[in-house]
Amino acid sequence: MEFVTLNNGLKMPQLGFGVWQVEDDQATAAVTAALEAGYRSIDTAMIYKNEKGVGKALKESGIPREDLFITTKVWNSDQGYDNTLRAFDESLERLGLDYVDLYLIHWPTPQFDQYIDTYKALEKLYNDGRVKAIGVCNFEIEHLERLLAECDVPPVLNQVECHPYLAQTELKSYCAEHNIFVEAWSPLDQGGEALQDETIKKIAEAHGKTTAQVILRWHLQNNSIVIPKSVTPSRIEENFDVFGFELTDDEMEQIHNLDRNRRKGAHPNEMNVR
Ligand SMILES: NC(=O)C1=CN([C@@H]2O[C@H](COP(=O)(O)OP(=O)(O)OC[C@H]3O[C@@H](n4cnc5c(N)ncnc54)[C@H](OP(=O)(O)O)[C@@H]3O)[C@@H](O)[C@H]2O)C=CC1
Ligand SMILES: O=C1CO[C@H](CO)[C@@H](O)[C@@H]1O
Repeated sequence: MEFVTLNNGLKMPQLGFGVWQVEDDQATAAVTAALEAGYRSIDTAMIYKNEKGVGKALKESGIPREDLFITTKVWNSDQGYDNTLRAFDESLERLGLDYVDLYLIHWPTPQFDQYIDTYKALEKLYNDGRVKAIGVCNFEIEHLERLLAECDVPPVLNQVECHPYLAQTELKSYCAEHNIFVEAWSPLDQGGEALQDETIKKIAEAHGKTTAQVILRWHLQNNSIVIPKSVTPSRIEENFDVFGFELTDDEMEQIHNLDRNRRKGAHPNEMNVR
């Protein structure tokens, strides 16, 4: 397991486990399998409706709380200062925890113009010691610029869609310059075409690895944090087994050249669902 050090000094596993589209009653088994495989970082959100199932697995695991790294997120309909504080309490209650390691704004939804107020609530939670770190998801450079200008605690990371077909080069450079990690969501292209890509297949064959493992390696070597999801125990293990090999600079470049700016999810400026 490898850790990164966030801009507030907190250590975070570079590889975590995502649980979007895992039903609450499936989440306990999936998270248990992930913890058994060695994952210690779990990425959930209020909108995934599985915080209870995740919390149950954490409790049943018996793993000391300080060895876990738990992320959850405030949903669009809960944005605003007071709403965020309430939503946080509700998430904590469902998770059965008394703090989370990382609390994130799920989308900027710039058309509602609430993300600064929402972030100020995150700063309060951080200053009160109820979260160990705060950050954002799906922020474009313009949203980050405003946040950095108007807020006091810089976000530790920006969780955005990123995979070989959406490399996010410009955003990654901006984040690196500002000491903000990029955390890749849908890192495996949601199990889609990137896993069948001929270039990636050739690289995988050369290393005796799967295409999923090669893609995860590409993220790690890009210095991104990565949170693949699976409910399949063999894949949960496969996705964790990515620390024993290294891609060459040429292989990294070949994968980088597959970028086609193709999103699976919404563009942040077009996400206006509440
Ligand atoms: N902040 C945000 O807005 C967002 C955050 N996220 C977070 O990012 C996490 C990961 O993204 P997600 O969208 O789930 O997509 P991923 O890129 O992690 O892909 C998940 C899909 O890939 C399949 N899969 C996983 N591992 C393998 C493998 N080794 N070989 C073949 N297929 C595989 C899974 O199938 P199966 O489960 O059947 O094994 C599943 O269908 C989410 O779970 C969530 O925590 C995601 C979207 C948006
Ligand atoms: O994390 C995510 C997955 O779930 C949401 C929808 O229900 C998405 O909007 C979001 O990006």
